[in-house]
This record gives sequence, structure tokens and C-alpha cells, in this order.
Amino acid sequence: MVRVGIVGASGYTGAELIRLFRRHPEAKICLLAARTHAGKSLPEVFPQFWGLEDEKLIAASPEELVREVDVLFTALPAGEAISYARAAWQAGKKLIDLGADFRFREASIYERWYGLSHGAPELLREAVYGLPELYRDRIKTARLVANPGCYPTAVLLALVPLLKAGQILPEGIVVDAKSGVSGAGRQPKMEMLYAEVNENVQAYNVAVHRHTPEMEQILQDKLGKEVRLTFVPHLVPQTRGILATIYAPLAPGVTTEDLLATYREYYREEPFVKVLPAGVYPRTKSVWGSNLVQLGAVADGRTGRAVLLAALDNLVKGAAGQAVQNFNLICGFPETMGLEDSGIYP
Ligand SMILES: NC(=O)C1=CN([C@@H]2O[C@H](COP(=O)(O)OP(=O)(O)OC[C@H]3O[C@@H](n4cnc5c(N)ncnc54)[C@H](OP(=O)(O)O)[C@@H]3O)[C@@H](O)[C@H]2O)C=CC1
Ligand SMILES: CC(=O)N[C@@H](CCC(=O)OP(=O)(O)O)C(=O)O
Repeated sequence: MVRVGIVGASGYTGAELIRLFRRHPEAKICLLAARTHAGKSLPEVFPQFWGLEDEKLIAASPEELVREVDVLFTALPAGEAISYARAAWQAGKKLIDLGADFRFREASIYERWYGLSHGAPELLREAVYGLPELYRDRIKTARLVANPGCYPTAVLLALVPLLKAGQILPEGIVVDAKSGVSGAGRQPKMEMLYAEVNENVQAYNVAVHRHTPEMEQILQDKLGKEVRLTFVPHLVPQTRGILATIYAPLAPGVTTEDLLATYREYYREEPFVKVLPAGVYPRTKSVWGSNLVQLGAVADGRTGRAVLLAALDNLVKGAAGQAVQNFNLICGFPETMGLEDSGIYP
């Protein structure tokens, strides 16, 4: 059994890690750590876990925590994972961070977009971007994995194969994405109150969202040239789910069937990426609770634009499920272990 620990166990992605690891046959949760909720039992923090009153959330130093585990997961606000990563690195333990602290190759980009100075820039070159469909081989030998952001997971899986194939063009891509409220985490915020969110759809951080440089960095890495995206996220009144609708210039003569054929070939052996048939579009409800991504595409020859669609559950493929997928890779387990569910519907 691999001993795992979760720091940030009182947050939404922490709860999702607990849910997934409780049924993982090769992992044992050895510690759950929190900050303000430390000292409480797990069901006091999350009512779905009544029956597990003996599981307690603790607080301890990074060094003490890494001693107890083989793999540590950090599900913390930006900036807070760095001390844990340093402690894990020095102790020879593995760490998977669900936040943004190790996603950028250059500390200056992180510092500009997140407004924080990076406490361990030397670890950035050790970190591997944890998007298995794009970086599987590197993840397998990583000791520090930077789990991607929820929006970037959806957008990169939709864009990379078609840009590489030259079926869409890199200039003038627009990403219009919607997220459910759990994407904002469990810490109370006025703009996330029911009365603010219910029956309301609105954009936020238009063209300045911090996932923009993350997506651009990976596109540059995969294509060998700079790609700029206009990214407009929206908050929608549902609990889970991301739907990204992407508008991209279409290469001349490319049809819907061409786009879908490229997706099907690129993701032929991917257990978690489902390419839908022509005329069928991804739905957040169809991936709820699962580690799946649904992809769809339409070539609008009339306007010379491709419309690409990707749906995922922000807490699963967008966070904790992808972290378990990465865990399976770094531990040498089958990648789907503990993630076999196709989701809950309706
Ligand atoms: N929610 C989502 O869909 C996604 C989130 N992420 C990223 O994952 C990370 C966790 O997100 P999420 O679970 O939503 O966040 P939550 O706000 O739900 O939970 C945050 C957790 O961090 C703990 N915490 C807060 N501040 C500190 C601190 N200063 N020091 C130590 N612990 C602290 C909290 O403990 P306590 O409650 O005890 O104070 C809580 O356990 C973030 O970086 C987020 O951006 C990534 C992809 C998707
Ligand atoms: C709805 C909502 O607020 N979503 C969050 C998702 C952020 C996230 O997951 O960001 P990092 O992992 O990069 O910190 C947001 O837009 O900020």
C-alpha cells in the first residue's frame, strides 16, 4: 500500500481526493491536514463522511507531515504548497500539488499573474506539468507534479491535437468557458453566496484570468511557437462542471469530420477522453463525478471558424481525479485505478 497524505483536506478538492482514495485499492490515506478545521473529525467538516468519526484533521509542520507518507497531496491556496514541496523534496518523497505553485517554468510569470513571490524557484525546473494525455512519460518519473488548472485541462485537450495537425490556426483563438461554483473553493466569499450566484450568469476576469499564461505556456511547449488566447471565464449557477467553447480560425477545406478524426486518432488509447460523434455536443452533466472529458467539434466553413467544445468535472478531471491519475502514473499502477466510474446521471 502506498501511504498518502492530503493537506487542505477541508477544501472541496481535498474532499474529492478523500472520496477517490477511499476506494483506491493500492493507496491508504495516512493523514488529513487542515488549517482552521484542524482538530475536527472528518464528518464534522464534511457530512458525507458520517461513520468515519475516528478520522481527524490535524495540523503539523511540513517536515512532520512528509515523514508519515510516501506521496503528499497539497490542495491549498496559491503560495501555500511551496513549504510542503520543499520538505517533500528534501525528504525524497513525492508531492502532487493541485494548485498553481509549480505549474510555471519561470517564477516571474507566476509572480506577475498570482501577485506572490515564489519561495522555491529552484523547484520549478523539477516539476512536471501533470496533464497525462500530453506529458505521460515525464510524469512517470516525476517527484513533483503540478496538477493543471481546471480550465486549462479542458482547453488544452481541445486545442493541442488540432493545432498540431494544422487544422486550426493559432492566431485569434477565443476561449469562452463556464464553470460551476465549486471551482471557487469552499472558503466563504460574498460573490459566491446563493443570492448572488443563483439565476445569474456572468463573466469574470475577462482577458486577465491567471489560467491564460498557463495555457499559453503549454501551447508554446507543444507547438514550438507563441500562441496568444483571449480567455473569458464565466460563473454559472451549478455546483460542478466546466464547459469550454473555443472559437478558432479553420484551415481551408477542413471539415467537421476531419476535426473529429484528428481527435479520435490522438486520443485513440486515452481512457478518459471521449470524442463525441458529429452533431453531439459535450454536457457537463454527462461527466459529473467522473474523470472523463467529452470533446466535440464543428467546422463552420461558412465563417471559416472551428467551434470546439470540452466538458469536464472541475473537481475530478479538473483537479482531484487528474491528481489520482498522476498518482497512478508515478506509482506505476494502471492509470485508471480507482477512477473507473463513468459518472452519475442525471
Ligand atoms: N475547486 C476547483 O475546482 C479547483 C481547485 N484547484 C486548486 O486547488 C487548490 C485547492 O482548491 P479548493 O479545494 O477548491 O480550495 P478550498 O478553498 O475549498 O480549500 C482550501 C484548503 O486549504 C486550506 N488552507 C487555506 N488557507 C491555508 C493556509 N494559509 N495554510 C494552509 N492551509 C490553508 C483550507 O483549510 P481550512 O479550511 O482548515 O482553513 C482548506 O483545506 C487551489 O489552489 C485551487 O486553485 C485546481 C483545480 C480545480
Ligand atoms: C469558478 C472559479 O472561481 N474558478 C476558479 C478556478 C481556479 C483554479 O482552479 O485556479 P488555480 O488552480 O489556478 O488556483 C477561478 O476562476 O479562479
